[in-house]
Amino acid sequence: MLKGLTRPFVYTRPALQAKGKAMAKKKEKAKNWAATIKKLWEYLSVKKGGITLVLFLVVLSTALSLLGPVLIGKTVDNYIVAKKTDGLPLLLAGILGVYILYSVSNFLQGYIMIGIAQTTVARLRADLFSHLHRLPISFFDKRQSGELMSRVTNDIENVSTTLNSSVIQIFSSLLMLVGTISVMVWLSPLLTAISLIIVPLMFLGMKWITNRTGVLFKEQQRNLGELNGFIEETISGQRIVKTFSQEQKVIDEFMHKNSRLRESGFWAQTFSGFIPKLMNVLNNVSFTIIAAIGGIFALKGMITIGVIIVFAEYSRQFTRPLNDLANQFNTLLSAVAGAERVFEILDEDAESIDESAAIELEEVQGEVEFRNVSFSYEKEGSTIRNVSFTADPGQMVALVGPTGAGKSTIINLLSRFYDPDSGMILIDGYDTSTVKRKSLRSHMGFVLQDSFLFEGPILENIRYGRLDASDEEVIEAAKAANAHSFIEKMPDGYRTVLKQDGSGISQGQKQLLSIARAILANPAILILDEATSSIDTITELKIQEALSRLMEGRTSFVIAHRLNTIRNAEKILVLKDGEITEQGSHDFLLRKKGFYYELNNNKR
Ligand SMILES: Nc1ncnc2c1ncn2[C@@H]1O[C@H](COP(=O)(O)OP(=O)(O)OP(=O)(O)O)[C@@H](O)[C@H]1O
Repeated sequence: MLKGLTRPFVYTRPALQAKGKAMAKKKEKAKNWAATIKKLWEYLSVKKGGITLVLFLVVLSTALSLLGPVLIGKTVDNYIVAKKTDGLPLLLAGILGVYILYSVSNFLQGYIMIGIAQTTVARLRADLFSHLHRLPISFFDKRQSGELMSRVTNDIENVSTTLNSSVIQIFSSLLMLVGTISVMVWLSPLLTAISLIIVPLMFLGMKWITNRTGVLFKEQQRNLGELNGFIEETISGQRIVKTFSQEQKVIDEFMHKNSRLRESGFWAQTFSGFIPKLMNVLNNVSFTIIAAIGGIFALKGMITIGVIIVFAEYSRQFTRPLNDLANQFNTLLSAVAGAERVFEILDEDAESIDESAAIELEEVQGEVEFRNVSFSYEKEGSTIRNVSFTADPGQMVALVGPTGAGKSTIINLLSRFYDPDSGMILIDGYDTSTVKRKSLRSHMGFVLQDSFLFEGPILENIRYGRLDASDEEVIEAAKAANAHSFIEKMPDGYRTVLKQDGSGISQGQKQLLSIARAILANPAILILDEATSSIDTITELKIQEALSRLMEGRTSFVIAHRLNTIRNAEKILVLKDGEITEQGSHDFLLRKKGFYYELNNNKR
């Protein structure tokens, strides 16, 4: 079957497994932090003004939240302890103002940052999507579609979440930490040292918990990935499940995976739930120490009551950024890893740009020549060797040979999905390497086994062949393709909306629609990948008739799986291990009693 020409985003079994694995690997670390962050910054830097404003607001709100407790301390020392009320209302109004300004600046920084994050992520997503469509077929041949899907969705989502909130939180937590400690040291270095005794305890406790939760979360993630992959696989493989009456087995397997996920989820969530509780306990311990030792210091006249209040307030503020930093750091790690995977695709070379001197092919007669063409997918070895043949305009050329002989490869080269390592491919005498790819492909039509039908009306599915075709032209094409009668019988005729994958219609009907599409496109050169799946005789006759009509006057390359359908081919190219071993008409090759004769005897 023609590889590389089929849909890139089909969920196949291995693709789904890869998707599951990709999901499970979400917490992977980035290989090159600095380079990835630099690239992310290039995206963000478009919004430099907004980012500067956000940074200013973060600094402002941090300063305000440090100022609040200091003002409360002053109120206690200067007014409550001193039993004075002069100027107290003004100070209280000031404290209120500080907290209001703090809230406004907090809200604004979140609001602006979300705007920046969403615009940046939308640009990244758009760049990734359009770049994917500029990548050569070789890129898709080497990768699982599930894994690529995961990059466009999961990884981008990770980056989005982090930019939305984590970046601000990390920055503000760091500022908060430095700010709190500085003010504490300024007020009382001794009490600061005592207050910080609790920090190593916090670190040890957190480390103990995160070590365990890290493992548990990984397991939960892996189990979730496996379960998701399994669900998608069994839903898309419903037909197979039912055909082999495997419903119960599938349900049992699901139950098993589901209970594994429940178990790992339970322990991961329980352990991670310990973090805030531990913090709370340590906070209260810290509060008590400050109150007790602070009280002793105050009695000795070393500090004021106001300072104790500031310290008590700070001790609450102090653990929050520590906690936030630990949490956000994990998110940041996974987002940078996600961004790295996105940039890996963006760094892939797009399908090489046509030389500026490349020409447009206006009219094509359909003469095709392969002149000593050799090619290999990998650096070593050779997939096809020294292939030479000619096809005259309007001729039907059949490619036959055992699986892996190189039939699809010849088509891949003809349509310039790959370029030959040596030799030359000519169309109407023009070396195809000097022709613009788009122009070249516009003269080619494909009718493949796995014809791609998208979710939408039949009319538009056929019009995909030539977007400017009128409704009448589409109907004419459908008639020529023997598709009209079945379309008319559909509930809404040409307006019937096909389900994704064309799952509501038969294999044969799909073929007829793709023939209609090719007729509408009216290419000079046709590529037909003959269907191997069994289709009922009446539909097969309809297909054969439609194909003969389609091939009339066009140079056609037919990848033949059943030799009886290519008896009429003007030229049969017999491929074996990447070489053309024989070529000629059916009768000529039979008389020759060579490899084709053997194939014919075996396959009939
Ligand atoms: N994208 C690819 N990357 C690496 N090797 C490939 C790729 N596509 C095909 N091959 C290899 O190249 C050889 C020729 O493959 P090709 O698909 O052209 O054979 P084929 O004659 O069309 O086979 P089939 O009838 O099974 O479709 C095979 O050995 C195959 O494994």
